[in-house]
Amino acid sequence: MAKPRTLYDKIWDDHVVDQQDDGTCLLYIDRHLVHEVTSPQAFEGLRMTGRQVRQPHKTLAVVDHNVPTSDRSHGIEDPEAATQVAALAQNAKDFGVEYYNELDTRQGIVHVVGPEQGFTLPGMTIVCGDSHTSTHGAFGSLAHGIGTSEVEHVLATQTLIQKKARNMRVTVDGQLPAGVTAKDIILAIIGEIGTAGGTGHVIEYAGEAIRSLSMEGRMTICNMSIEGGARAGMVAPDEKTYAYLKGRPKAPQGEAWEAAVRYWDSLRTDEGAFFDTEIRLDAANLPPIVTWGTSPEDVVSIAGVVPNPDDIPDENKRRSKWRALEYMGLTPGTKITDIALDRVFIGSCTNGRIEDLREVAKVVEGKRVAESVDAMIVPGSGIVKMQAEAEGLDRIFKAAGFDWREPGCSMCLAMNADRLAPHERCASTSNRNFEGRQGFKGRTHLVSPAMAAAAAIAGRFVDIRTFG
Ligand SMILES: CC(C)[C@H](C(=O)O)[C@@H](O)C(=O)O
Ligand code: SF4
Repeated sequence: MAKPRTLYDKIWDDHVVDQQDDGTCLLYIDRHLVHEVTSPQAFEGLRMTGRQVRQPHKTLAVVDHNVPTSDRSHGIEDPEAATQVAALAQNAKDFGVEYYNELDTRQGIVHVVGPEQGFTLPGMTIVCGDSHTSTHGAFGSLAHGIGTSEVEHVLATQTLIQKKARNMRVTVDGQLPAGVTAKDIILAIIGEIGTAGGTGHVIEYAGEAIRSLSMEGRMTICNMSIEGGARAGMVAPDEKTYAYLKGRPKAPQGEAWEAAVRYWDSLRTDEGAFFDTEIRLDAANLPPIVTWGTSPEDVVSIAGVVPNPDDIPDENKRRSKWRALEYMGLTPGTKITDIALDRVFIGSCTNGRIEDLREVAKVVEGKRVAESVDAMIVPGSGIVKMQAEAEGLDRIFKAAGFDWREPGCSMCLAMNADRLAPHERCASTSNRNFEGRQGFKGRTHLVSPAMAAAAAIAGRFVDIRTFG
């Protein structure tokens, strides 16, 4: 009998082109996503060596990081952003790569666009010069970020040099309580394993709570695998995956679809397959979570208080957590629900999809954003924006006092004009709360879309389980 294999083992085995004695492999890459920040030198490298893009139709380029989220119909004002956007447009043209510019309805955050177009499919190897490429693993693909020199390598050869990672399984049993979401699951996992917990591993998420999630929820989980240190995250494909993909512009059709589904159905971890590391969590015990520090592992329940670093035995860690509190302007013992906010950001490749916006609309309908809060909603793509507007969500947001913007990364990383002023405190649905991430000296608290929405209304954190 063949050795039982994990989902990761199977996709890996199906893509190995060559294996050296030391385990170094050449891996075939099915899909390559490209954005404006990490691609210019890669294309320049091709130009200098007189090379072509080997498989242009397996490459898709889109601008997302530094485009403004205000009206773009009259061009991009910021000279640096304008230069980078123009460079991607030119590179895509010169190398024959499909490109969604800032005015294209299909434009958006690269990790929202791939699945939306059916460019992301189960069983594929997917790369992008961006750490949150792990998002695409929600479809049962092996998807991870690469560096700019690797971007050049993939453009030129459609392959990547890789060593196999270890297998890790995170099983989330049970059912989520009302008000608790995929975002809370992944924050809880990172809180549990720490930001280095997944180092050297590819994580497969399994269990009843994961199966119950929509594709959007699974993407939120896989997206933040990188914050847990893992190389990639994945969820085995199932009927929900197929239902999401069927009929998407780039998904296979007719007989090709049937054949694809037959293959995708084989992409399950075999009974008895070996995992180097296993973690188990019970969804029923999870509260809505808020981060209090400058690392995604600094998590606490909405019902809790800011922790006291003096309780940490390790001196280095103790010091770093004190520094985080100082940066965040917080005092141990403060109730999380007593923390007031200046800004709310709803968007990003973690939580900028249609389902996230529907959740927000449910919470804010008929209410008003607190006087003291400046709140913005940035759809993950033009398609998300269009759908939200077709459903009338934008009217609910605007009536409540939210700023409704054009798609892009926006204040997730503040590469455009959307940023926090020093010391401004923000509830954010994004994935990183590092120092300065949303603007110099800005203070970021990571939360779910529902929690961010409720915080916008209340002007401080509130427990979504009792908010109404
Ligand atoms: C700009 C890009 C390289 C970066 C990444 O790789 O993740 C960005 O998307 C981020 O989220 O910090
Ligand atoms: S939305 Fe944020 S995390 Fe996602 S790709 Fe853009 S900058 Fe990176």
